Amino acid sequence: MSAPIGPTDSSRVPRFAGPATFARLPRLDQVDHAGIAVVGVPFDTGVSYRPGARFGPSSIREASRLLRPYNPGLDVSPFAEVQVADGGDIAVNPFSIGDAVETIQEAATGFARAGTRLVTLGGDHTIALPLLRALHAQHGPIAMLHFDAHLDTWDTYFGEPYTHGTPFRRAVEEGILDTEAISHVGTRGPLYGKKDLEDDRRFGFGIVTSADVMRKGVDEITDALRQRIGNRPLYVSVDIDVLDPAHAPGTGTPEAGGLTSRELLEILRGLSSCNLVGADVVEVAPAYDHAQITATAASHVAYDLVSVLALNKGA
Ligand SMILES: N=C(N)NCCCC(=O)O
Ligand SMILES: [Zn+2]
Ligand SMILES: [Zn+2]
Repeated sequence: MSAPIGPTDSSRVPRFAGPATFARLPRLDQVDHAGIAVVGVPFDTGVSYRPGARFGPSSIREASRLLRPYNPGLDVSPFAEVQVADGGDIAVNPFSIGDAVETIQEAATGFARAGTRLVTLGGDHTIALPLLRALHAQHGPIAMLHFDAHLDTWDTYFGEPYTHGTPFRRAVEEGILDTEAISHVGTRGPLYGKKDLEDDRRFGFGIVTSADVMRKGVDEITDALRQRIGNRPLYVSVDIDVLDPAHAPGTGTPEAGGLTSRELLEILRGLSSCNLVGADVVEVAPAYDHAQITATAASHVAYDLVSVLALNKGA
């Protein structure tokens, strides 16, 4: 098999020239087959507060122009290991959440059947449910690490079951997740009541709060998470609001007291031996961003997730 087509060489074509694909990678239609695709889902009809995550994918792609091909944090050149391509955006209906959820599931199922693993750029957190459904059909129950200020295991908003605050309650109800190995990381902030935590525990989630990360440190936290996951198929969902608003102001439901981007990236790198089967980076809303702070963080998160997938060729 021929070597993967890599990103446009920034020493020949300035990185600020031309249309933005993720990390200046080829588009999916420019390669025979991609083992990994970065795909956008410009959908934000599921939000409960500030809208704008529909512009997340394009803002992350813009910020990703500066990424370079070698990842020293993981000692890997991800784009040389596997063909990685930008799969463009899934064209979702902004006026119907149900229709959008179906479209996302169909598109993700198509990628799974083609043997292409996804790092999905949201979009609001609603999109995690159809992405998980598609992976469940392929792998059975999935272990999950959910990086987020919020639990996202609430029941409904205004009677609506598919929203950005409810995807993981639906996923547990549908039997999609391996409830022996699911955990929130970076949780913090006010809740509606103590019952939120009781419900969440009943569903099987472990919680590593943002204060836990500060007190115990990244290595101890990551060891414990790795042990819980073992070699189960793992999905990683990163809501960018897991970061402190100082590190990610451009998001719809910011909460004070979050992780630093350094902590988040180090925890993700600590998952390099795990059997990662898919990941998302959601809730980037560039209208509230400044100087691409959030989009830059999200582009690095996506890059490290692609790197972990590239290291785990055994999928
Ligand atoms: N998934 C995110 N970002 N936020 C959920 C917030 C739900 C609420 O309005 O209480
Ligand atoms: Zn959140
Ligand atoms: Zn969320």
